[in-house]
Amino acid sequence: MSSIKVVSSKLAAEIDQELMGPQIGFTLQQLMELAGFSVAQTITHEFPINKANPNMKKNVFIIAGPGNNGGDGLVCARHLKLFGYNPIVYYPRRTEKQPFYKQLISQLDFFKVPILSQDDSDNWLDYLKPENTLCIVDAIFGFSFKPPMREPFKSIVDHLIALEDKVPIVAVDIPTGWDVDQGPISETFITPKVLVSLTVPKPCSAFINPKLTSHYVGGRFISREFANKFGFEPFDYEGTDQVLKL
Ligand SMILES: NC(=O)C1=CN([C@@H]2O[C@H](COP(=O)(O)OP(=O)(O)OC[C@H]3O[C@@H](n4cnc5c(N)ncnc54)[C@H](OP(=O)(O)O)[C@@H]3O)[C@@H](O)[C@H]2O)[C@@H](O)CC1
Ligand SMILES: [K+]
Repeated sequence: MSSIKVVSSKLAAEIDQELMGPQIGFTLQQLMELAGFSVAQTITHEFPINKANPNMKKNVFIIAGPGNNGGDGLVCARHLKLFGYNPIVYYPRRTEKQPFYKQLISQLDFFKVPILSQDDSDNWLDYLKPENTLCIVDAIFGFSFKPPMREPFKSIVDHLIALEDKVPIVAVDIPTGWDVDQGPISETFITPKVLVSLTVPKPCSAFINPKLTSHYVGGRFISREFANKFGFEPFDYEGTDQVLKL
């Protein structure tokens, strides 16, 4: 794992600031769209739809947290639907921080993607039966998580930990509960089967066990010059792919 380029959380924050700063001018929506698309594409690589098997499981259960990691999950759900999966979103704490989150929800409604809310806190697990679920997308917390984990997320993550051996979890950017620099140091954390690091892996990715977790990088939105300025080489994406398995 040591050969994989990583950047510290501080540098990652500087990269984001500059990408969305006045000179480059990306918007958060643009980056989130590419991030969510990358996660959906990773799922097509790891869990491809087998058209020859009409009985294959196609449910993907996406848990979206209150911040931008959750937003990546909402975008991912829309693309999964377009790719032929049956996404189901659990979004227990909706945010008003960014007006475009409402639009992401409207788009999911438009594509008839079911969205469970806080009102489903007693029955959400009914939609996450291992016999029907191909994988879970952990879009709960990313690089701004600060332990200890508060409710309702603590209980949700405890349930996911109990399911880890039965349904593979795909973690968006940072496995939920991990410290961005120090990895799984808190008492409640997910061990994913797949990690999709966005833009560039953060130091916590050095703590994944490659025998248990496949590691992808996605969020293909930087140039070689920009990567070099921050001390790393860009990733060698194939063709039009938005993700690269490391
Ligand atoms: N280039 C980019 O920037 C891009 C970044 N992207 C994505 O954004 C992610 C980072 O997003 P982010 O900064 O919004 O934070 P995130 O990790 O989702 O969580 C913040 C929320 O969690 C909450 N919360 C925190 N600790 C908690 C606790 N212990 N228990 C309970 N709640 C807790 C906190 O609540 P608060 O403390 O504010 O009340 C807040 O609501 C990043 O990993 C990547 O996936 C992409 O979209 C594309 C472009
Ligand atoms: K996550």
